[in-house]
Amino acid sequence: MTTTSNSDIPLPREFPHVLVVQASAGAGKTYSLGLRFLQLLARAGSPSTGALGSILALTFTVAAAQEMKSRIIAFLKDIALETPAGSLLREQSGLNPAAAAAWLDCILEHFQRFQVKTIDSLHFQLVQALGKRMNLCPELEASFDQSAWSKVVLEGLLARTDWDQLVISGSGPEATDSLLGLWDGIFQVYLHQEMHSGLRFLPWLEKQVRGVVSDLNQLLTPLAATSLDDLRAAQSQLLHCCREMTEALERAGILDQVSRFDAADKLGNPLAELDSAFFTKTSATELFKKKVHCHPALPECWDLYMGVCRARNAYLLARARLHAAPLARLQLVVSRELERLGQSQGLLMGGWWTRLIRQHLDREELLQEAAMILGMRWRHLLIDEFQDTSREQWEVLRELAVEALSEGGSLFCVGDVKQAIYRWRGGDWRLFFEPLDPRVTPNVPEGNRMRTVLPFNRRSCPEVVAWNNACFASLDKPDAAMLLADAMIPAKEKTQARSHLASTITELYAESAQLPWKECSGAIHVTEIKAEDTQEYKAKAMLTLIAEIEALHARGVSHGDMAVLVRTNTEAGECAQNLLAASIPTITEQSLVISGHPAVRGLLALLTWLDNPGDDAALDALCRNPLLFAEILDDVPDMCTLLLAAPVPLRKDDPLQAAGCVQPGMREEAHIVGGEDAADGDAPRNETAAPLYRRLQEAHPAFWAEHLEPFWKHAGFRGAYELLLAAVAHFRLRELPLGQWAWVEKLLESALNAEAQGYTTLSGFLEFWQENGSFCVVGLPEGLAAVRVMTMHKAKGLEFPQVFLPLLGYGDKNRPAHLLFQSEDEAPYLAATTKPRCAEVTEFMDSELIKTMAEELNLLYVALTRARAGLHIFLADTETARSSHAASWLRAVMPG
Ligand SMILES: Nc1ncnc2c1ncn2[C@@H]1O[C@H](COP(=O)(O)OP(=O)(O)OP(=O)(O)O)[C@@H](O)[C@H]1O
Repeated sequence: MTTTSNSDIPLPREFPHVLVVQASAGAGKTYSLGLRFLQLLARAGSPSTGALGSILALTFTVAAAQEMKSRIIAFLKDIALETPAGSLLREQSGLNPAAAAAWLDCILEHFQRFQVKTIDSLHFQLVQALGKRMNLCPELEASFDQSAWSKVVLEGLLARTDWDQLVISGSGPEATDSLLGLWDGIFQVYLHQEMHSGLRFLPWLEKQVRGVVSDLNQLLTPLAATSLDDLRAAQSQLLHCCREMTEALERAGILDQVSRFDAADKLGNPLAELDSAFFTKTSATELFKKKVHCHPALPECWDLYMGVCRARNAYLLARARLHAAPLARLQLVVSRELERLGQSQGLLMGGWWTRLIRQHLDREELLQEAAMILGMRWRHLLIDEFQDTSREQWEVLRELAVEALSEGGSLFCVGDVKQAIYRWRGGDWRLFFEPLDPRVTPNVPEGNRMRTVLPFNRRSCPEVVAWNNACFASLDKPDAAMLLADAMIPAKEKTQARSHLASTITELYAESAQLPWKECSGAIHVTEIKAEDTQEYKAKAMLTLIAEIEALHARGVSHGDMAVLVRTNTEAGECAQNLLAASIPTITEQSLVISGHPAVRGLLALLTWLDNPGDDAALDALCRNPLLFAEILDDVPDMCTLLLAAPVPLRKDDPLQAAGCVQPGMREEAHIVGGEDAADGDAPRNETAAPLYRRLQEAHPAFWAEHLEPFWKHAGFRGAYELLLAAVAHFRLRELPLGQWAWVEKLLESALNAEAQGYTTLSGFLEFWQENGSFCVVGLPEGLAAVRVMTMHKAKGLEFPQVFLPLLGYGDKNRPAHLLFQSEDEAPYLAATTKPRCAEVTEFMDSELIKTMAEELNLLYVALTRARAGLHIFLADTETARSSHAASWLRAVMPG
């Protein structure tokens, strides 16, 4: 393998070859992937669909794939139009303007051969091609919505449960084999785990299904079974060992010579004393009183003690496995259910396709067959964000890569192990250098396996680069890494976990120093905030954030050039609310969900009311909508007064009904006033009152006639799209500023989509919206001058002139309730993490802690490297801060 350091990516001349580009943030990895695509086009010579389709570029998210496609097209345009950026690209790629224009035509004409996609969509496509071989329904449908999946799976299982067998619950083998027995066991686990947090069984169960499903993606072999008999055997072994030791101590006359403990008591009833420190001694001198340290029976007694400890550990492990046994059964049942849904209905859960391919990978030439069915001959694989690829995904990609390399192709992977932050999705940074291993890519000559480091930071000003270098570049030294590990895992007893974390950090942060490329000026601002507790800190941090944003804006920095990065979506929502309350234009991920936009809310209220005129709440929301009635706010009837007014009885000769205005498909619902809760007298009043629209119509006929009647009259005849178009015209929504119009346009597009899918009536559309509305989002409008508030995860790959990090109080996450153990020589199994824990569970939890902390550090690195010019960091003063949190980790590494 050769290692080089390059400011630009050369195209190795010899094929086949493997090139791994590793570089720190902002070094131009994504840029180089686009450039590499162009270099391969240039090498192919004149444009052809075959050459275009032989390049497969893979990214991690849909947004990144779209961004990559546009970037490649923009590169080609730049070269074709001979712009200044184009002449550099021409030099770097070897494509001349005429060739670039010809490739552009080829791509636009044969867009389906332009293979830039997510790893998931590639795997889905492969499964589609192999569907018949895998016994899947021909029409496949994919969904990533994990909570929707857990509901579908649960509903299917609950519907098939034979509840009539309730009487046998918990008794006999039928009970354990049946679904009823499964629920019984699961409920026991629930009671055991959630005793203190109240009865919220269904949400808990859904969470378990999501948990077992994510475990399932890693598992190809079924989990090992465990039973009460295993626990009984472990229990009798423990009691036996305790008895043996008691007898030996009695024989030697030293039963009362164990320091600080009544040995007879501990050994007599070990099951009641499982968490006693008596079982955690590390030497005979620690276990026994000084005066018997030279007793001849001590070695034998110590051996017996060790036996007791081993038996206790085995008992604790058996118990942990038994506690998780119903979840293991759930896993099996869920996996069968997912298989059934794929075969009978073609429903595939996000990521499940990777497992399906892996299950069939041992079949000869499976992937070649899939590629042939798809009409593809991939020869060059380009993988972005390689550090976040999961081992399962890599197993499939590796097969494709080996095939491409054996045909004289290439494999090009770019990434940064310091930015590995998707472990929860299976991402495993340790496979980053695997493509360079001769065992993995055997058909590549040694000299053609290359690793390149990009030394320059092309994103940030020299001050930001220098500050991040000062924080992170020395972490490849064991001492500096250890200091940080001390801050990250302060618990005294976790010595081993701390030193493992330190060595992981040294591996991750090797070669992280960067050279500045840009000549601009930037600054780092660190603000200390004193507060008694976290609540006070948050309040003060928000005030400081507002003040700093306002000051920056006053100095001429656009709001659109500022980003606030936080750890969670909830924090993003809170931050955005505070900024909006201070009249700072702000945009969050959530504000891109169109159902939250005031104009969309108003239009949906209109449709809801038209569909069901008795829906007073919808009419109320419509008439109070500040955007729809922006110009006549003072003339809008006071809905409060109307709602509180005495009910007007519904007339039989309701003129609207008489005029035939209640159309088929519209639901006229009478209002029942009183009902069973009526206070007066014995019988409920059951008086029927007119709905709100009737009162509005009678009290404000002019408003009714102008703003509501035009829709009302046509509601029964028109679908949602037509009604929305009429409303857009009536309320002059086209006059909304460009940034705001995007939301309305998206709603119109949704209504058209719904009609195309057969939801042609108004009620049909509302039903469609109920299911899909929360996923309907607009893209970030270009040039919108608003502060972006987003999570650090979402900020990955992005850059902003000014970045604020106001809430660095987050720390280690909650412990999982169960763990999946996998090893080469044993069948995998689940174990609960409740205390007291056996050594296996403790070790596993420590290794998880190390991985979690390393990933949290990476997330902080991602956040600190997004700024082009200004980085604004808020830190709680040391006394108020929790012992281990992002701010304290930063303090351990930052300069000064
Ligand atoms: N060779 C280059 N010539 C000109 N500009 C470049 C070059 N490489 C990168 N850039 C610019 O530098 C910035 C950072 O590049 P890019 O996003 O590709 O970095 P990255 O390594 O993928 O960053 P991160 O790991 O943080 O996502 C972008 O604005 C990009 O356009």
